[in-house]
Amino acid sequence: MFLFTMSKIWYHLLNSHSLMHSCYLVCLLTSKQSNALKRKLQSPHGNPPLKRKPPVNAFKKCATETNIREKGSLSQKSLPKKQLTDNRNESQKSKPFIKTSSLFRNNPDIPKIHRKAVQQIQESIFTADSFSQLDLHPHLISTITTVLKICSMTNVQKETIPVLLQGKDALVRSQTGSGKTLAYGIPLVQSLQGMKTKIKRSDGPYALILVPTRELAIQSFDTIQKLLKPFTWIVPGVLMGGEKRKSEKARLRKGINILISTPGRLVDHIKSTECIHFRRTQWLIIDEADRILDLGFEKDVTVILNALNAEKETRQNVLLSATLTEGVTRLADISLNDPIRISIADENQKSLKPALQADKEASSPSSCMDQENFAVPEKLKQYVMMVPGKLRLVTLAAFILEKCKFEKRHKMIIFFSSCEQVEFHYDLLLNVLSGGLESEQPKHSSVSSVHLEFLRLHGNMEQEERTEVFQEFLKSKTGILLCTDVAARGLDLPQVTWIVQYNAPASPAEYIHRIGRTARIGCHGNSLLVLAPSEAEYVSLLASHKINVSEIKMEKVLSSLMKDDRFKLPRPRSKKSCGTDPQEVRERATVLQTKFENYVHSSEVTVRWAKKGLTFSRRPTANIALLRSCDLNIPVGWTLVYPRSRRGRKNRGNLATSRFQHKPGPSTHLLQNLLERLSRGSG
Ligand SMILES: Nc1ncnc2c1ncn2[C@@H]1O[C@H](COP(=O)(O)OP(=O)(O)OP(=O)(O)O)[C@@H](O)[C@H]1O
Repeated sequence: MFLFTMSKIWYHLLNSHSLMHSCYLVCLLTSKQSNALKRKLQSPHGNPPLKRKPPVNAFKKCATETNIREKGSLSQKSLPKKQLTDNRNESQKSKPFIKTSSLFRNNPDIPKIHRKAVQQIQESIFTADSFSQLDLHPHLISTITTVLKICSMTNVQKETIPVLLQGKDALVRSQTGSGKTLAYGIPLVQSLQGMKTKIKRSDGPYALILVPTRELAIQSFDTIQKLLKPFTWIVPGVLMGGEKRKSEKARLRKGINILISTPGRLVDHIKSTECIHFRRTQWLIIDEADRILDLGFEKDVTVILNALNAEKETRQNVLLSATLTEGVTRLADISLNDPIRISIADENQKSLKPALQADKEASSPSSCMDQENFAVPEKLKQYVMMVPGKLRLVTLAAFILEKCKFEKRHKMIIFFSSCEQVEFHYDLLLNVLSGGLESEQPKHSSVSSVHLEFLRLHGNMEQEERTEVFQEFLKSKTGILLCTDVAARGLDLPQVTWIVQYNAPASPAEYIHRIGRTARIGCHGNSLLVLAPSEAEYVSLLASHKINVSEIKMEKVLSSLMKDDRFKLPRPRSKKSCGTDPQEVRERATVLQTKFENYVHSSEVTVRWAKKGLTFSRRPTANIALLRSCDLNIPVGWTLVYPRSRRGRKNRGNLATSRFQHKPGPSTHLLQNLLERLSRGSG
């Protein structure tokens, strides 16, 4: 009964057409057969090892484990002997029950995309002006040219640096990858190095830079550190979650003059570290300001502002993002003082506006112009692909193979909507696609021996591993990074050529940030958004924000499988495979799907991972995207659940998601029920 049920789950889970039903199936299982099933699923490992720490190059090791796993003895080296035998028996018994989903039957029709042709907003990035035109310290200029190897200013730098050098507050918006870090970093360093009384380390923070994620904190620290090369007496430092508080306290005690931090960790220190103070803090910079609100950090930002104000009232404040959404206006109100608003896309308008004028505009509908129409990098090609639920996995795999194996030289980031999804897909793709099956390759295979390198990054990983992965992907020229939105903001990962969004993002602003990880600073790049047929409306939603996407046909992507003979169905000799015969493409897709299913069924651990990765998780943000991927005729913007911060606080600041309209559809009662449970955190 258990085995039969498991194969049923698989069938349902992969059939996103009925993903909602599968979730109910899972719920049903957990309630009706909970005891028996729970006992069976209880692994000695506990939960899927999200917080494990394999070497970064784990793919190599894992790839070789594939053969072992396929024989039914998955990573059980550490299991007690009896358990090991039991598990092997389980997996052997389960094989006859595995049914490959009929991938190409009963799928919803793929609707024609009704796309309004829109004129995308584009910003020119570079100016012909050099940094030497600014009144900067000569050592700072030479650092910019020799260490950073930068000659001319970008538009946002040209507009922002003089404003900040005058000591004014600013609200800065310019497209992703346009050089905002230096736009605030250069004037900050210029002003601190030129202070009448030379800064001493023990003075404590003169500047505070708040960023939403740990990786961005590390990256911003790195840039500031480079700028400070000639000014060694100014000490930068990072505080972020995941690091040891004790060592951070020690560094604070020694003194940090430019403090880069994630909001949560800074609040921890404000509450518990005696030596932290802001007596001399003259700068507050909030990078990715809208994201900081999205993550529910608004309360933290208030605590930080109060702490700053309590010790020193006057300060220069800067808010920056590629998408300054409505919520930021509120943050600007409480943190900025008579700010200059700099919006680079506003070429037809005056780009520098006095705050008074900007405020007036903010209350008029036309203010939405620069708030809601987002600039897209000029050399970025954006694509969308409609894929019925059952075919999503094989199509994603075919796309990865095409780009990273057959075309080679691609560096790809794939966004998923939850940590569990990242873990599950990482394990699955690594084991099924990444060389694990090389032994099955026919001798004269058309497949090259290119090895696929998978990495993953999400918030449930240990900080040490997160940093290692980030650094490895940063330096590599190729590879595939599977991640959550933890990598969507601000990260400057060179040479990324493809961004894939396997789940639609929670808002158009998030779409912009995700695709902004490629085509940076004038480079070329591509992005692919994978949608379910029921999500076709998402294309119009993007168009309403002046974002154009072209369609890639799923069939074309699947035909890449013809290049990989590992997925060839054994045929009678007379019948040769010919070109892109649709029937053979389908067969190969089914073979690949079967390999995925076999892998998942190879042990109870993998089954459990699959359940975790494919069913609703407790994270409302993940659930939003999963709900969208169900084929339930849910209008796209059906996002009434407020994301919660990691500490479980309700995020009232996320206007981006609450703005969507709720239009009840046929399955509204089911969804309502689920959403209510999710928003109560009982997911
Ligand atoms: N003037 C310049 N000339 C050439 N390259 C530059 C210049 N200024 C910055 N860069 C480079 O451009 C890249 C992107 O810069 P940065 O990360 O600051 O962009 P951003 O606007 O903050 O992007 P996002 O909105 O995604 O955070 C970095 O690699 C940076 O070194």
